[in-house]
Amino acid sequence: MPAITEAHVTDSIADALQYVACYHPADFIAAMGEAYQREENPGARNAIGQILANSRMCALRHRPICQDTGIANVFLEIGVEARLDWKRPLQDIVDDAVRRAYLLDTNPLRASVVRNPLGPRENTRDNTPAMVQVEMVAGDRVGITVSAKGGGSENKTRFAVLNPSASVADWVVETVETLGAGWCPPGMLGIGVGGSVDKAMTMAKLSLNDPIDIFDLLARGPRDRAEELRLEIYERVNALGIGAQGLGGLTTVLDVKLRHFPTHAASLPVALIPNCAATRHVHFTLDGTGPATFDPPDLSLWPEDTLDTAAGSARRLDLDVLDAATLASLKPGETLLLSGTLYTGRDAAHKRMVETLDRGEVLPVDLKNRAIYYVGPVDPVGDEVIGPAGPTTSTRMDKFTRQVLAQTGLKVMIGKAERGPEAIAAIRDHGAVYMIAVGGAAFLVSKAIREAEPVAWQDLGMEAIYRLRVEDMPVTVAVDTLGNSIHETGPWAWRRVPVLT
Ligand SMILES: O=C(O)C[C@H](O)C(=O)O
Repeated sequence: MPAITEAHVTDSIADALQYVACYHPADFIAAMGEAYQREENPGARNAIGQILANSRMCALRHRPICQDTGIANVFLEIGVEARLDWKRPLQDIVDDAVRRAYLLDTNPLRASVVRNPLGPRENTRDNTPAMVQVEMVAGDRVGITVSAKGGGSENKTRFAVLNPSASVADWVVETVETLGAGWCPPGMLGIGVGGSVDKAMTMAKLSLNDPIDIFDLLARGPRDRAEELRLEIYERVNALGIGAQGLGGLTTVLDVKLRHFPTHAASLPVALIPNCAATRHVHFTLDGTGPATFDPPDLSLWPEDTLDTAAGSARRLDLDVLDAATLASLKPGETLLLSGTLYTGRDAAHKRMVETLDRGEVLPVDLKNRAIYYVGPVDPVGDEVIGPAGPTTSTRMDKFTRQVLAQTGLKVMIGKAERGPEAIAAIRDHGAVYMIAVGGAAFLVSKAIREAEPVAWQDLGMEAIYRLRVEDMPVTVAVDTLGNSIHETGPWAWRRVPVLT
């Protein structure tokens, strides 16, 4: 048995990270295609159609599916009889791979990791460190699973230690209802039941790498309690009507994965981790003969023509002329094509904006009667003006919204997912409008961006403020000037009684 070298590990993980950034797994494409065919809410169907079209474009052009190219999660199953020719700490070996993958000049991925979560949160600029987990298993090989997990779905992780007599399904369904759409449904739910607190979380995370097989399970019926639970949760969560991007619809989850482990008699730990529309993972085995290789999937896997053909006739909005009457005429659920000037600004820029305003200073950009896009793009390559540039979760900006609207005169915000009551009240009070672009359609969205120029705070990396010029950027009105929200009305309209088998 030849030795497995550091280079085998580094080369394989670097290639795997590039691969998953651009290619959805085949089972995921098939499940999303099913959801597209089934969906009856036109808004949700349009969103799923954009996700599929984006996925196909990324496979064709070898560009990232989502601007959030994730944190690298690397799970190694090391055979106790494997010959390892490794001298350095495993973390260093894996981080070399991450650095190489994320800084690849022909397809750079977005560096999203910040160094000190308690401190100034400066970007490490190469997406290191990776999250590395090791299990020693039987055998003489090394199995490696690489996943790139986005922040929006990871943020919706929940954990509880339930009373042993409580219902896991009830807790999951009630919890998913509180998550909103920041995790970019439709996606998957990973659930870990039992073990210890940390074991439950690891099981939930690992289960997201299991293949989507809910339709097989539905067809053959459950064989054990875990499969019964998967089916119950799948039916009940989809019956909540949350739908794609929280717009209301038939499919919220494509599958529910569940792992379980013996636990303490006093405890019932349950971890819940959603995976977003940018589900990215791959598994490979090293046996000492060389690094793993990854073949691009066949393009026939993707359905064609999933973009709404009527979208071109949607109402057009000129972002350079945002007057009160036009804004007041926009209604939740309406689709728009935006053209004109947009400023970018997300978490770090908002924090800095309010700190600047609090000091009585002037912002480096004039937002009066302007629109802001909550985005942190990927760097461009070749003749691109910007890399994939989908929306980030707007809810995180809620705490800044009233002050920014009041002190800058900003009128339009574009992001993804619902706004909370505090932000909706501020939107109403200032006659502003909130719109959503499709989370998970980042490369598609970026094609509407014709110019991109950094204008402030470039030290924030992908969180810097850019001035964009967009042409026909597709969005949906989510909160109107009266404070009506599609994320409240949509899911209620599509809620139904679950059909349990
Ligand atoms: O960081 C981003 O660009 C998006 C983030 O993953 C989110 O979903 O909020």
